[in-house]
Amino acid sequence: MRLLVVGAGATGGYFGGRLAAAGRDVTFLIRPKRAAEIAKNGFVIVDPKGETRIEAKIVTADMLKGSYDLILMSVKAYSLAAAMDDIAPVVGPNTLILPVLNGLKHFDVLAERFGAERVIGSFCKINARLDDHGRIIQMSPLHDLIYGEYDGSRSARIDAIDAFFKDAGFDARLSDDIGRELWEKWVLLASLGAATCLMRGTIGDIVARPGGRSFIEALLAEVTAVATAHGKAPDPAYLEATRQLLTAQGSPMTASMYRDLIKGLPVENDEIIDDLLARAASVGVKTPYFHLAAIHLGVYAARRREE
Ligand SMILES: NC(=O)C1=CN([C@@H]2O[C@H](COP(=O)(O)OP(=O)(O)OC[C@H]3O[C@@H](n4cnc5c(N)ncnc54)[C@H](OP(=O)(O)O)[C@@H]3O)[C@@H](O)[C@H]2O)C=CC1
Ligand SMILES: CC(C)(CO)C(=O)C(=O)O
Repeated sequence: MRLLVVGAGATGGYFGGRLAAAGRDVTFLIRPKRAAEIAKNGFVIVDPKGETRIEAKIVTADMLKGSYDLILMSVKAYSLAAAMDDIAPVVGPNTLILPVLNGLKHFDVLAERFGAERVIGSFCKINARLDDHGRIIQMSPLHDLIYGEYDGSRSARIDAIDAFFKDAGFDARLSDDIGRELWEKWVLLASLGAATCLMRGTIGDIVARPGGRSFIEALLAEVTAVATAHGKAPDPAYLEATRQLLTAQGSPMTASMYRDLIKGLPVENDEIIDDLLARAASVGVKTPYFHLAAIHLGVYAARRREE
């Protein structure tokens, strides 16, 4: 299987880098600035145990040729339109696309452009970032990649993807209910993103304040109600584990959206929060705390664009 990873940032660089290190056929599509950074500093993953240098096959859009069996889409939502233009020439009749972006909106965007039949349900769980040298930093042991056919079937193509991802140095898992699991991930991410961005601190910072814990629990209740109204109620055990994760005393956990926010970078508020509000409104569920987060992040995004 030939894999094209679009973007060698925190997620694409991590999962694609591990696959390359495990001997899989991986090519990274990157842009000139990132190519220059990698040429200077190497392609490096730093995890809690140490540093791994990756021998990576790298191309820029003008060098793309042939077609790939699988494309791992790992750009931020606001880069998706341009990235789709870049990959279009190498999407062949049998190419599958597996995105790890947060939220759900990108599935419709990819399906509209390339056809729903080739977009695989998938998401990742990781706390990763690039440092000032462009090294990929895995900030916690979490490194999960989850994927599956929407109808839960064990097709030959999903088995081939599963075999390609398994035993490559991260936790790869085939889901038989990816639609529900995508909502579960959103339950976690939206609550974490709204809480840490609104309060500008870690989970530990928030729960240390009077009312902090109940604020997080209120967010969790709102997004759970939305998921449930869409027929994707989170599994009770998952929900309880998420509640514990998001209310753990002293936890340094933050959302990737918060890390972008405090650096003054663009944020995916449209996909992570605004889209949730739209889906809440469509089923008549009230989400006042998420509304607050939407205003807060909307003001940030608008000011950022103006400045
Ligand atoms: N970081 C994390 O811990 C997690 C992130 N996610 C989600 O994963 C998605 C990706 O996030 P993340 O990896 O953190 O983002 P990063 O910003 O770290 O990486 C995205 C990369 O995509 C590159 N890129 C953008 N457009 C193109 C293009 N047309 N061609 C080639 N490369 C391109 C960017 O390169 P350039 O330098 O050229 O701009 C950048 O290196 C997001 O939706 C995020 O919410 C999900 C779970 C955890
Ligand atoms: C919820 C979490 C931390 C797990 O991957 C995440 O997706 C993010 O920070 O963007």
